[in-house]
Amino acid sequence: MNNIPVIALDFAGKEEALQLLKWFPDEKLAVKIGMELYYAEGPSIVTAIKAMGHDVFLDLKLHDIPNTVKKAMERLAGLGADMVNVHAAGGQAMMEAALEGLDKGTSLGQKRPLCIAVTQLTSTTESQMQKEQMIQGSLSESVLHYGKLAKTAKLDGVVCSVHEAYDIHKRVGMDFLTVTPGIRLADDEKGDQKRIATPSEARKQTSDFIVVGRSITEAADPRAAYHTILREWERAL
Ligand SMILES: O=C(O)c1cc(=O)[nH]c(=O)n1[C@@H]1O[C@H](COP(=O)(O)O)[C@@H](O)[C@H]1O
Repeated sequence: MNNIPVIALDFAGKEEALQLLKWFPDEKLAVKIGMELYYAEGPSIVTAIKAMGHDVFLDLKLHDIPNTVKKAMERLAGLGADMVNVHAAGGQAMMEAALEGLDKGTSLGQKRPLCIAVTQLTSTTESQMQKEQMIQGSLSESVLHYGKLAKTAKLDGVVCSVHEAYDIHKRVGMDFLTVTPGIRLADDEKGDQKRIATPSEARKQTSDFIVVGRSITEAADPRAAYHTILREWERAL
């Protein structure tokens, strides 16, 4: 995966996803296939987009008992995705089982997909977390705790907001990946996201990958929006 904006293909079907990709006839992209598109189209959507030459982050956020996650990852490993994810709240044993499944399902000569853990969703606020999840500390402490747990389980990184990325790198490891959604340009609608940041802030906070959905997919000119974000990212340092 390259650390260019990962485009979240949050679409109802293959047709719509391909329409979006038509804006980028000569560019190799990193795209995210999430629940909506995967549930509509099944595994073939991953192989189809990989065959077009793009990198794929398969975002299904697995969260179940270790045995179920292990078996599911064994199936997903063969699809050729470059990155997959789980919820850290599933626990250390579940994350270890995810890796075990991925190792088992990755054929000889193929690269195991990177496996990262969602910490606290970027749509969650600190007060919501404290009230609804009954976590007493701060949101950044919870994200750091999940980051350390994911590191202990030998995962490759976490999904967090830009606001926690630097702390994770400093305290868990500079080579531990931080994948940050909740990216908005200054004038963009926030929508359901709560912990947002601009591409430039993301770069300054040492985020490894930014994930961008609606700011690109709902733009009148998605290619122009993509390049505005890429430019802001590149000029941030
Ligand atoms: O795992 C994710 O990708 C994810 C985790 C998270 O905490 N927040 C989050 O927004 N995402 C995903 O990132 C994308 C963000 O989309 P936009 O808000 O449209 O940019 C969506 O596809 C979400 O499913």
